[in-house]
Amino acid sequence: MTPENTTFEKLRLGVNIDHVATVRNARGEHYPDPVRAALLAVEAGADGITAHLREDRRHIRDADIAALKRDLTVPLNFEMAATDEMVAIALATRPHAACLVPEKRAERTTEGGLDIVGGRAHLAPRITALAEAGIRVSLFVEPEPAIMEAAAALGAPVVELHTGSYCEAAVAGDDGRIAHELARITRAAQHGAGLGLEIHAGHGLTVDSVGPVAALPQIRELNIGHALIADAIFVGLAQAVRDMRAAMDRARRP
Ligand SMILES: CC(=O)[C@@H](O)[C@H](O)COP(=O)(O)O
Ligand SMILES: NCC(=O)COP(=O)(O)O
Repeated sequence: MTPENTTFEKLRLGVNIDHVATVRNARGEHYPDPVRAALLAVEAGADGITAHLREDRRHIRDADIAALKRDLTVPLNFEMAATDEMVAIALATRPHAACLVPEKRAERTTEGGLDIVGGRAHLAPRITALAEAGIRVSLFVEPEPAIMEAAAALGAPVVELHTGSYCEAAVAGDDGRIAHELARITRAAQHGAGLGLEIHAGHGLTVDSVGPVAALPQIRELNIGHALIADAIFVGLAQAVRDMRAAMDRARRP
């Protein structure tokens, strides 16, 4: 497909506010408030808010999810492990979307995508329960065509491609690995979109690395958190969101 006949639909920015809660929890205080940060991010141009309620509650807590659901006027993307506890919270909260992610208690951050082939029997009933409640389900996965096939077979309408390996290569300045990882993301996005999946992406993206991913026309939403909260220390959260939005829009221009 040439740039002339490629459709560049609006690329949504979901701002992940987990690490506002990380700072709050570091002192056991009630500030900074993740909901206040979410509302500020929306004012600055976020199309949605993402929050990951980890099983160990290391950052976002149950009360944050309830408050976000109460106060937000944009979609809430609830990141969760595929456990009965988290499904029950999602069913009680009814966020716009639930993104199923793999979770290991000892990991520093989400290390890889869901094992949707080996985990099919575990995932299928949970996807069904969420979908029947009207919650749009996405699966956080490695960018591989075979995984797109498995996601489509599971009936999930959305996948979020894990961009962590690409971002690690970008930080290392390793051009060969950057090209390899971008090619993986591109192939997966094309294949997944061809199967009718809505394609999202995220993890580790920064204002410097977001461009080549934002440029992929199949990608409809990026979820970005850590780098935005880090940039906010220097330029403020509203400016960090505006800078990210601008970097995405520049890359999206055909
Ligand atoms: C699923 C994903 O990539 C991120 O939302 C990440 O898992 C957030 O979790 P941490 O903020 O704990 O790294
Ligand atoms: N799903 C990815 C996400 O929400 C944000 O990840 P990160 O930018 O905090 O690494």
